[in-house]
Amino acid sequence: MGRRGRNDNSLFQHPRSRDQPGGWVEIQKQNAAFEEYYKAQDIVPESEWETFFDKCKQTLPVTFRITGTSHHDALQIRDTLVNEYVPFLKNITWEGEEVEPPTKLPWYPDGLAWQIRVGKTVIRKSKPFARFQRFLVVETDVGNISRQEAVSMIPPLLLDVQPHHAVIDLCAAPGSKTAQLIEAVHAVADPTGIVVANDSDHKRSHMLIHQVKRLNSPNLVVTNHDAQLFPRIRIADEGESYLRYDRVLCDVPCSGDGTMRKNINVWRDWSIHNGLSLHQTQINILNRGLHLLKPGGKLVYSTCSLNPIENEAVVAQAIRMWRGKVRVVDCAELLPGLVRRKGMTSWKVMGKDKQWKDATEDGMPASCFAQGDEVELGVENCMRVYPHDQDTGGFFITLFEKVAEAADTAPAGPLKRKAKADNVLEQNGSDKRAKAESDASELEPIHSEADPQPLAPKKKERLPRDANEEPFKFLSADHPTIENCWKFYSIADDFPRTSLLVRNATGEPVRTIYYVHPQLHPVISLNDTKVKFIHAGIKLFAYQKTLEGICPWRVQSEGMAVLYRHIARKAGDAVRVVRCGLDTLETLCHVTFPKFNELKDKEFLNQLLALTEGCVFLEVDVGEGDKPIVFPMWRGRGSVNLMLPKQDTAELLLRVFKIENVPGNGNKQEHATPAESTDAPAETESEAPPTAEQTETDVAESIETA
Ligand SMILES: C[S@@+](CC[C@H](N)C(=O)[O-])C[C@H]1O[C@@H](n2cnc3c(N)ncnc32)[C@H](O)[C@@H]1O
Repeated sequence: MGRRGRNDNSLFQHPRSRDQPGGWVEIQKQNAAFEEYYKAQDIVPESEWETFFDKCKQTLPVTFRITGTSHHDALQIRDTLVNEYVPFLKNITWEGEEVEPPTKLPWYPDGLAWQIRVGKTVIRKSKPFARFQRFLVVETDVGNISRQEAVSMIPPLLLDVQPHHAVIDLCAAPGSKTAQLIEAVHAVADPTGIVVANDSDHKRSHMLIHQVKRLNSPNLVVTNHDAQLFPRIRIADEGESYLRYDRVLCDVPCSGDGTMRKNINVWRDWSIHNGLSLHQTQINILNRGLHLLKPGGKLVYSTCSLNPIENEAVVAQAIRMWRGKVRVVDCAELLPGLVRRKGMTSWKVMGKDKQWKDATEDGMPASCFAQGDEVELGVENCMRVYPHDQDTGGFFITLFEKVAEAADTAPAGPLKRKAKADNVLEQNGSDKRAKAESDASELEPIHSEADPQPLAPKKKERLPRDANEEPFKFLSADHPTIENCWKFYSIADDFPRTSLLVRNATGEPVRTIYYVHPQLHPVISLNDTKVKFIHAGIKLFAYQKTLEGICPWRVQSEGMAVLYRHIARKAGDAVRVVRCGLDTLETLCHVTFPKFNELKDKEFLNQLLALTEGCVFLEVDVGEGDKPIVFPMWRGRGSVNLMLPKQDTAELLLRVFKIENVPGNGNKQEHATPAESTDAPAETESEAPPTAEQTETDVAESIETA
């Protein structure tokens, strides 16, 4: 019996949460067509078939990553896990059986990815596991831990993203790999790199935004295009200067049959049609990615499918199209500890009529077939990851390097309208959904006659901008509102004030002021009529009417780190920074709006009294040699309030003060909620909540597009 579309998520659920009723369906873990197809493909030696196939039917272990744009913080969470939880999870037996403690994924850098194989009953009934579950839930709630399939963590690692890189993730939703790319760019403070995350599905793009928002990256922009036609992005006012990327991720839509261990629907729904119908879209997306890539840049093509038609056949076709200009990198030395197989250099092709085909038969595109040049093309350097090798899902990854610029393939080069292809495979559902606002003729490169041509995705009508998507408008650096905020918060002149923007047609600050990294300024301002941007920037300030007369622009927690870096600390300035120790922080976590006369730390009180009402930056000393932790705080008329979401407060209490409470329920004594208090601004965000509910990252890598 399996529950449709749900996985065993018990380790990450609040202990009291209940499953929604309904939805039970019986799905048998067998599919004769799947078995026949993959046996005939020899994807594993005959002697391994039983082991492979048995593993495919077993439930996948839970895996998670310690996340965040601060590597330092991630290492601290890892150390908490390693020192305060894992030792208590060893040598536990349950009903006579030894329970396996969590283990590190050996190939993931810095011990930041983990795997757990443990049943629900143990978690509920064994105290150390119940305590461990609370830790996971609390850290997941604040985004410090993310559940993600082990194999899905591989592509971003192979890209080796650096903080100065321009990166594009062409099929990004719901964003588990985008999160890794953003984290890599933020390996240093204030990096100059940017991440463009794109998905053709509008709803899923909003899931992506929700998922990566917690990383608070001003270097991220989210777009909503068909990746096959991803538009060129102009980056200079004059001339033909377009953005080229150091790193490209093509984690393409696929049949997803490698996810059969968590998506049991694969067993019911698998058909040869799924992979065949995506083959051409996959070639087109990879081809577009290679166009967007800088010479010397790297691209990963990946799928969660085992099917050579979606994998090696696509890769081989791309190398033929780009012969001499791209190569497949041998990754044997990368990610030591990861068991992987070589790419296949021969395979069979089955038609939709379930008959094996031969290359001479009409109706099947030549690119589906192995053509005898696969070894020469380096297809063996592709990587296959199989479920029985290290207890994972199935996955396929190829790392490309662009070794030379093709004068005739540069996105900025001369363009011509392509001849109509006559043997177009039926395009998949996601393609039907795609919004191809961009001018396709602009995107198609001139190929030499000898180059095989990619089949053209059909040009669609230009769609009107989605009415719900407000435009991004930059504010002038000397706008009176900006002047006012800068003075009130003592922000230094080195802050890039030209990178502040609003999201409304008037271009006036009404509700929220956002900040994007200056590198994104031309990306947004020069392309807003051609590129459909749906997210950019982090919130710095939100307007609050009740604060007129003070400074009505409240600092937002996602903008804290950026603003804090630029606070002017000139002697004599009424800098809005106060400092306290861990004791006071603990009080502020427990009590909402403690009155001034309730504060024990008189030095802290004096600092508050020296300031006017409004937002302040609270620096907390955590120990000698360590940088203080900084929080936004409200200095009211007679009280203070730590402006933290309740999940963050619960996390602080658990991790820093070792106080275990019911996770997610908040821990503060409710003297008054911020909204009720007459002394402070409402805590509610001025922006609408995310339009799409958060979903698990692993669901997204499913066969949704099949
Ligand atoms: C395998 S999922 C990507 C998973 C994602 N990289 C992650 O790690 O969370 C494939 C994504 O491609 C999107 N997609 C499908 N067709 C597309 C197209 N033509 N252009 C861009 N995105 C597309 C789907 O909406 C889906 O979100």
